[in-house]
Amino acid sequence: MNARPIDEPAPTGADQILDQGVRDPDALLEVDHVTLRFGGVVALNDVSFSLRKGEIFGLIGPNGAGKTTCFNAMTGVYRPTSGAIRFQGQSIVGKKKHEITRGGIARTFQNVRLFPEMTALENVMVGADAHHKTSVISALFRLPRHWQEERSGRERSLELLEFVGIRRRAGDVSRNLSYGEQRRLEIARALATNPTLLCLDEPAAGFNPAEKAELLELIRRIRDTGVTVLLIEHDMRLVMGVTDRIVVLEFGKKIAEGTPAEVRDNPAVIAAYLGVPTDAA
Ligand SMILES: Nc1ncnc2c1ncn2[C@@H]1O[C@H](COP(=O)(O)OP(=O)(O)OP(=O)(O)O)[C@@H](O)[C@H]1O
Repeated sequence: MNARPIDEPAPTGADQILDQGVRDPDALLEVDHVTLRFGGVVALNDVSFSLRKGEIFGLIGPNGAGKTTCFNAMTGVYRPTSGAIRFQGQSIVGKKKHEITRGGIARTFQNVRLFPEMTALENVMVGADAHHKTSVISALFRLPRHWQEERSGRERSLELLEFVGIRRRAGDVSRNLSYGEQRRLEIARALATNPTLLCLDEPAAGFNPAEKAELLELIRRIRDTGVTVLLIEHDMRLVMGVTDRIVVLEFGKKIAEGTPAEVRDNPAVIAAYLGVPTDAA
C-alpha cells in the first residue's frame, strides 16, 4: 500500500493554503486532515475536502480506496484516528449516529438495509420518527400531540414514496419489493429524516441502464429540493453525469479533486483506474 506513514507530520503552511476546500466559508461539511486506521491498515490518510451547500458531490476511487470508511466517519460509525469533521461549522467527531442523523446527515448503505417484514410505508415512517418530539409517555397514553405527529409522519412518508416513484407499493411488505424499488425505498427512508445532507453509498449497484438513468434524475430532483447530495458510485458515467465536483481516493489518500471534466483528465486518476473500464458497474 502506498499510504503515507501515519507518523509523518501533518501538512502545514503552503500545503494548507493549497487545500482550498478546508478554508471554504460556504462549506456545509468539512473533512479536515482525517486519518483513520484499522490496526495496521490506513483506510484514510490525511484526507481533506469540503462540500458546499446545494451541490451533488462525488466520492470515487478503486475498491478499497476508503470511500465507505469516509462515509462511516461522517455518520458516526467510526471515529477518526486524527483530524476533524465539521458539519455546518460544528464538530461531529464523537457524536452518536442518531445525533448526527438528527443534526441533518442521512445515509443509505452499500447493501440494502430495510426492515423486510414491515411495509414500505412503515419503513419510511421509521425515518420520520427520528424527528418526532413527543415523549414515550405521550405515545403510551396516545395523547393528541402523538396522534398529530403520527398522522403528519404518515402523510409525509406517503409523499416521499410518491417522490421516489413507489407510492403504489406503500402497503406491501418491503421484502416483496423488487431490488430497484427497495433501493428507492431506502432513499425515501433517509429523506424522511429531513436531511440537509444525503449520503448515498453506491445507489446504482446492480441497476440496469434504464434504472441508472431514473436514479440520476431522482438524485437531481433531490438536490432541487435543497438537499446536498454526497454520492459514492463506481459507475463513472453516472458520476460524471450528475456531480458538480468530485474527490478521488486511492489507497486512503486523496489523489484528485475538481469538476468531472478536470478529474477525468487528471493523469493520477487515469493511472488509478487503468485497466478499469470507465463504465464499469
Ligand atoms: N472495519 C474494518 N476493519 C479493518 N479494515 C477495514 C474495515 N473497514 C474497512 N477496512 C479496510 O479499509 C480500507 C478501505 O476500505 P473501504 O471499505 O472504506 O473502501 P471502499 O473505497 O469503500 O471500497 P469498495 O469500493 O470496495 O467498497 C480497505 O483496505 C479495507 O479492507
